[in-house]
Amino acid sequence: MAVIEVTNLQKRYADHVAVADVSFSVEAGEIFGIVGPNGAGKTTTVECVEGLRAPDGGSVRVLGLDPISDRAAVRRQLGIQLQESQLPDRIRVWEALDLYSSFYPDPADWRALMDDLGLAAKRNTPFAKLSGGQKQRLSIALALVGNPSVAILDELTTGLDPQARRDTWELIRQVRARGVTVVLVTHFMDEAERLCDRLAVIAAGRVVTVDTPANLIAGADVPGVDRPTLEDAVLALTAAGSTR
Ligand SMILES: Nc1ncnc2c1ncn2[C@@H]1O[C@H](COP(=O)(O)OP(=O)(O)OP(=O)(O)O)[C@@H](O)[C@H]1O
Repeated sequence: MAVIEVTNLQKRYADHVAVADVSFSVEAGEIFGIVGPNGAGKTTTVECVEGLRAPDGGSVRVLGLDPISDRAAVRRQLGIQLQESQLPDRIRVWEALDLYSSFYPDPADWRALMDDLGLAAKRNTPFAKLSGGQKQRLSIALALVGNPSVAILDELTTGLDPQARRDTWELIRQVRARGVTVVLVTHFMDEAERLCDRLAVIAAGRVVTVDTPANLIAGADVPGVDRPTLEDAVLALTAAGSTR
């Protein structure tokens, strides 16, 4: 069953077309990645899925619902990691988790989540005093605290140290094992390859292709490269699909 269905999505900002024509569907229990160059329209696309932006054209369905007209119902089932955290400077780690969990009918145990994300020692630290990586971990915890059926994680491990990245991948695998569908926007090809079942490659507001990381690598046609990596494959696809 498709949990997310994006069909011919279009979105522009004033006269700039951010998303020209994006279609993909995400199946239940998948970890689905969205990759592509800066400015390709990835964040705008997921913001339309989240109901944070209204499409100019096309349609978006999340669990069969319209994220704009069925906003409240969609929000209850979605866990969203914001690209830049928008928490008040003085809110403490435990307070943020406690507050966010109160927004949901059936929240996760935020204390366990705090432990899983290595934030227990920082429980009383105000948001402004956290390091970049700790803020990032908190934003992941906040995305998961509502026990969502679908988690949308934009730049999941940006700013995390290597061990924290691997711990976060493991956490995401565990989240998926509980039946949560995960959408991941990432610039890290190692993350995309290790974590994602399928990837949508987006360039210049359009989907270039949707496939498994293994198929993208196998199908890569990169002159002069014998054993292309996923990065080679994606770069070749986005260079061809880009208007730059
Ligand atoms: N609020 C906005 N107002 C005007 N233009 C915007 C706005 N948000 C994004 N854009 C433009 O829309 C295009 C797509 O941006 P978007 O953030 O969706 O890309 P992205 O693929 O997520 O990029 P990145 O990898 O850099 O995060 C870019 O050209 C960007 O400058």
